[in-house]
Amino acid sequence: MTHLEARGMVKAYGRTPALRGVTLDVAEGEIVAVTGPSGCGKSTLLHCLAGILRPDAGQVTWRGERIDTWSEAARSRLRRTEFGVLFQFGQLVAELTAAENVALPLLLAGTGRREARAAALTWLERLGVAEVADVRPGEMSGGQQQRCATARALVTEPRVLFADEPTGALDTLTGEQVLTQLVRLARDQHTTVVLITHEPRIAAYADREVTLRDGAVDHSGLGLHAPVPGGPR
Ligand SMILES: Nc1ncnc2c1ncn2[C@@H]1O[C@H](COP(=O)(O)OP(=O)(O)OP(=O)(O)O)[C@@H](O)[C@H]1O
Repeated sequence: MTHLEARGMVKAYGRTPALRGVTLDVAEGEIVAVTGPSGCGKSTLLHCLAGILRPDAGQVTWRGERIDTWSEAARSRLRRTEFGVLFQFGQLVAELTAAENVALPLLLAGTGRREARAAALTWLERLGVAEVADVRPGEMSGGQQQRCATARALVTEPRVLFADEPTGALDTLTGEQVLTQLVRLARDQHTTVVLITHEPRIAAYADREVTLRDGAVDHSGLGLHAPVPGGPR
């Protein structure tokens, strides 16, 4: 069932066009990789789908409701509850420990301290970084930081996870390990994932690849990656 859809989405920054009419349907539980050359509009697409940016024209529908017309407050509430967002650099709060960082979205949503910490520890464990629970980001490796950021993005058990090059700052092996965990946990929870990546190998973890070119979906079928039988999926 389609639960997230964009219709004719157009977005420009001043005179620079970023999206020129993107139409995209994402089914519940689907893992979609968005690929394409630098500057083709991937981040803008993700930001519009996640309600961070509002498109200039077109519409974004979430479970049958138009969300692009919602107020900033309503869209940001959606991002605290049903949507999760993960960026290339995890953007952990430097002053907080891993467990405190992961607990933060729950505390903001009104969960009690004890319960939020317990959930944070469970998610750090699931991401294989329980040992850094009481460590601050400055004393963690890049991979540990990104695993914590992934735990923080998933701790609210979002319906959709938007990930913008989540492993782009990691070495290939670590990036692949983090991504394998992210995809496994998303599949376990039936979380939909929209994942931006430059790397064909990473796109291979997705159910489907959508390639953008010059702000539009490329239907030529010449994506970066063609599914390989027995590949990493
Ligand atoms: N805040 C901004 N102000 C002005 N122009 C912008 C802004 N953000 C993006 N752009 C422009 O919009 C276009 C699409 O950018 P976007 O970041 O969405 O592409 P991308 O495919 O994610 O790129 P990359 O792979 O390099 O991150 C580019 O031409 C970019 O220069």
